[in-house]
Amino acid sequence: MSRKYRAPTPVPNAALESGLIVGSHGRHCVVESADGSRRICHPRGKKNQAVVGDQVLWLPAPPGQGEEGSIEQVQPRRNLLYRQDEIRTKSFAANIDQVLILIAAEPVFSESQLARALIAAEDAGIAPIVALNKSDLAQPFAQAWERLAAYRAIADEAGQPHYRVLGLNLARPGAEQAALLRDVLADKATLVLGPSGSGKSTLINLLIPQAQAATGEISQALNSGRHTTTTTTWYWLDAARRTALIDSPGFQEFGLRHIAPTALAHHMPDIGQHAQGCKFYNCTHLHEPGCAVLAEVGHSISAQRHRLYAEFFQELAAPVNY
Ligand SMILES: Nc1nc2c(ncn2[C@@H]2O[C@H](COP(=O)(O)OP(=O)(O)OP(=O)(O)O)[C@@H](O)[C@H]2O)c(=O)[nH]1
Ligand SMILES: [Zn+2]
Repeated sequence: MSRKYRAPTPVPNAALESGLIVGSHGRHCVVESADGSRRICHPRGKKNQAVVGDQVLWLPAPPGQGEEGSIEQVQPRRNLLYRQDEIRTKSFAANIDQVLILIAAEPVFSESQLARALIAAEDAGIAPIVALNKSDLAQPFAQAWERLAAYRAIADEAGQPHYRVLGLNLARPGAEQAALLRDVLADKATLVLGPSGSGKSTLINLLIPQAQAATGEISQALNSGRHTTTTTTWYWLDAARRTALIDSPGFQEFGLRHIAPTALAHHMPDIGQHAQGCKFYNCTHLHEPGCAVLAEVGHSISAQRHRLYAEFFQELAAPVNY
């Protein structure tokens, strides 16, 4: 049974308050005020669909109508991220500074999934960090690290690595690793993304031991009587509320469908770097004569990376079947 709820009738001239969306359960949101207090708010109308990370203007319920508020306006976003399943693409987080893509030595990660996450982050203008967990599993870790060679090698014009790639051992995090994680995450809002088994829960529990308790109460209130358990949560890591981790359980893949196929090369820097040299300005880098990208395949562009490019290009160019 789903909760039927209507936003409370606005009180004339009531003062709008600003807040941050720190939890989202379907259309119902948890809004945090500057003083740290939290309450459930409901969007007024379809237009005000807020996602975690949104800055909003909200109205408290009129006297006698309970504690829950209404979201009146979503402030302009710096960026918006989409998640995707077979049926649809849906926005789920906004105003994120970076994405931590957590993969592991075991289970063996999908390079396609990794490449997609990097493209989506690039498209949204969000810095991605790739973290390979389970460095204690020496042999599989070495193999997985090798599979990341193409990603570690991508550099900008100044020779700086384009992607930050880290090795982690979240099961036994030493002092050095704790310092590294603190440094990577400090003063930023980081969305954690990773396939099942990579160590996402281990990471969240390590960094936010109180995670369960902090969100339990409001989450319970929101989820009572609801089928959906997909909830995105914004956790503060520090008392000053400057460093945040965003967890979206079950989130394994970004949506790419909103990206134009012609923008793809631009979002795969090892490929895009060469696109300027193509004979045709609208080269797809798939089969054209005089293609500077194809000329590099097997040299500075790995054959596997070009295969992924071709696969994504076809996918994005295909008509969408609903
Ligand atoms: N060997 C080793 N195992 C680890 C490490 N980090 C996590 N694990 C284990 O890997 C398994 C999966 O970790 P989780 O944190 O549950 O992974 P998850 O990504 O949350 O997976 P789901 O719950 O399926 O989404 C658990 O058995 C962890 O104890 C590590 O650094 N080394
Ligand atoms: Zn080309």
